Amino acid sequence: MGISVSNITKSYGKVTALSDISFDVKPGELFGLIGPDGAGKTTLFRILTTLLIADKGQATVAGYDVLKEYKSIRNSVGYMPGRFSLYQDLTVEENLNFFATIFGTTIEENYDLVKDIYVQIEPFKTRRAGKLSGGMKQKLALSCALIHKPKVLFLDEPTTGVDPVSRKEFWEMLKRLQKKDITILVSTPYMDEAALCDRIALIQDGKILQIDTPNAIVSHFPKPLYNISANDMYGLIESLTNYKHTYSIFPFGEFVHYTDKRDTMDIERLKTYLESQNLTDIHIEKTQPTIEDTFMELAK
Ligand SMILES: Nc1ncnc2c1ncn2[C@@H]1O[C@H](COP(=O)(O)OP(=O)(O)OP(=O)(O)O)[C@@H](O)[C@H]1O
Repeated sequence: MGISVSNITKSYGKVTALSDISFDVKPGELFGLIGPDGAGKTTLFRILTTLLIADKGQATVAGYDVLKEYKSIRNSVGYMPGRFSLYQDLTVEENLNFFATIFGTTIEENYDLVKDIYVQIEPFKTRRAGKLSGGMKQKLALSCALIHKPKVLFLDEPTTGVDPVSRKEFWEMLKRLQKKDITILVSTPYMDEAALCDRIALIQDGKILQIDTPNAIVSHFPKPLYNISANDMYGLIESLTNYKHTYSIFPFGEFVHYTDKRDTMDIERLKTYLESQNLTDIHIEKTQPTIEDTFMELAK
C-alpha cells in the first residue's frame, strides 16, 4: 500500500525532467526526495498524484495504477503542492470545509486526524488564508490535505518559506502522522530535514543519485573530511583551490569542507601552506560528513 515507481521518464520538449526513475516507498514509511530546484521533484509528485502522465514507465500508489486506476488514487491520497494549494480569499474554516466537501466528508468526521494540527490555527478560523503567516498557511494546507483521511500523503517542499520553529514543529507533526499508518513522500531542498526521514532518495537533473537511510548515505562518503577556517574566507577558498593535493572543497557556513587527494594527509603541512598564502587564525579539524557533503560528492 505504499508507492512503487518503475522506470518513469518525463520530458517537456527538449528538457528531460525525469530520466528512468525507479524506487519503492514501503507502507507507513516517511520517505524524502532530496534535491535542488529543477531536480524533477514536482514533476514526479504530479505524476504520482495523477495530474500528469509520464512518457514511459509505471507507478502504483496505495496499490492503484496511476493510469488505469487514477480515480481510486485521487480518493486515497492527500497532496500538498509547493504553492497555491489554498484559496486565499476563503477563511481558514472555509478552506478546510471546502476540501472536506469535495471529498464527500465533513470536518467533524475526520477531525481526529487533523486535530493536532488544526487546533493551532483554529483561533484564527475566520481569518482569510491570504492573511496568514507562512507557518500557519502550511498548517492549514496540511489539514486540508488530510481531511479526507488519505492513505498516502504527498508533500512538495512543505517547509519552504517557513520559519525554523514552524519547520521543526512541522516535522514533529509528520512523525505523529506516520504513527497513524499514513505513508508519506516529502520533498525538500533542506539537507538537515533529510536526516529526519526513514529513507531518502537524492535526486538531481531528473536522476536518482542514491537511495538509502540517511545514516547509510552519510557512511558512503568516500574520504576523511576536514573543517577548515581562517581569517579570510575568500582567500582560504582561493588558496585551497590552488593547492595541489586538494580533492574537493565546499563552503559550509563559517568553514570550508575539505578532502585531500592523498590517503593520509598531513594537517601541519597544509597549515604551513595556508600561512604561506598570508592567511591567519587557521583551524583544521576532522569532521563528520553530512548528507549535503555526500550529495555534493555524488553530484560532481
Ligand atoms: N511545464 C513545463 N514546461 C517545460 N519545462 C518544465 C515544465 N515543468 C517543469 N519543467 C522543467 O523540468 C525540470 C524539472 O522541474 P520540476 O519542477 O519537476 O523540478 P523541482 O525539483 O520540483 O524543482 P522546483 O522546486 O523548482 O519546482 C526543470 O528543468 C524545469 O524547468
